[in-house]
Amino acid sequence: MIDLKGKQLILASRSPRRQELLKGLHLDFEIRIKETEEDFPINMPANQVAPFLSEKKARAFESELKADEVVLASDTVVVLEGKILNKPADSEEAKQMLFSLSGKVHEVMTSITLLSPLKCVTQQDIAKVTFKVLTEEEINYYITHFQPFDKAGAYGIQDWIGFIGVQKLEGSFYTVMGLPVHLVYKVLNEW
Ligand SMILES: Cc1cn([C@H]2C[C@H](O)[C@@H](COP(=O)(O)OP(=O)(O)OP(=O)(O)O)O2)c(=O)[nH]c1=O
Repeated sequence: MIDLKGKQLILASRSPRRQELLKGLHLDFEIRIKETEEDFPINMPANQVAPFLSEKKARAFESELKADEVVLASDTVVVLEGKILNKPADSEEAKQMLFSLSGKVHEVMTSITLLSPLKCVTQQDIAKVTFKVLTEEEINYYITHFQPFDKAGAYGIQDWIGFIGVQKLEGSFYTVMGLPVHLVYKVLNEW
């Protein structure tokens, strides 16, 4: 249970997964979307990118937030051997990404930012995912039947490829899916 003490929570995300996951916290919130350019300094260390972008997404609301409003924004990056895998532009790139993740361990970093007119808190959670060796047939089947294009690293742990491919998960499933709900709960309770 979270007592928002009269504050209005705004989820700044068009991601249906984030909207579903936040509902799981049993809170009232509204969704407000603002276009934010998801670019970051070229030589920024990989583990600073999600916090940078979640804060950028939240700060886009800064000038219009009312005193009783708190905005929640989030960002997820997939990091393989120190390199960031973004959302794939097309099937070819999705295929390359899934081949590169196959049989390896990668990290999923999801950051949340909670911002009100008086306060800004950003926190990141990191999960480690081990994928089995994926066959070309499995990768093609996934890309054909599912929509990997709106997902960092070209996969959804909650989709078919996650069911068959994830051998080991160290950390929160929800962090991989796009919202570390345990962190949202913690930060809001400390608010
Ligand atoms: C790794 C992984 C990512 N994803 C998704 C979560 C995020 O929606 C997306 C990463 O892109 P983000 O840029 O973090 O978020 P977004 O553009 O989808 O949504 P918004 O900025 O409006 O909040 O990848 C999954 O759904 N499952 C997974 O297993």
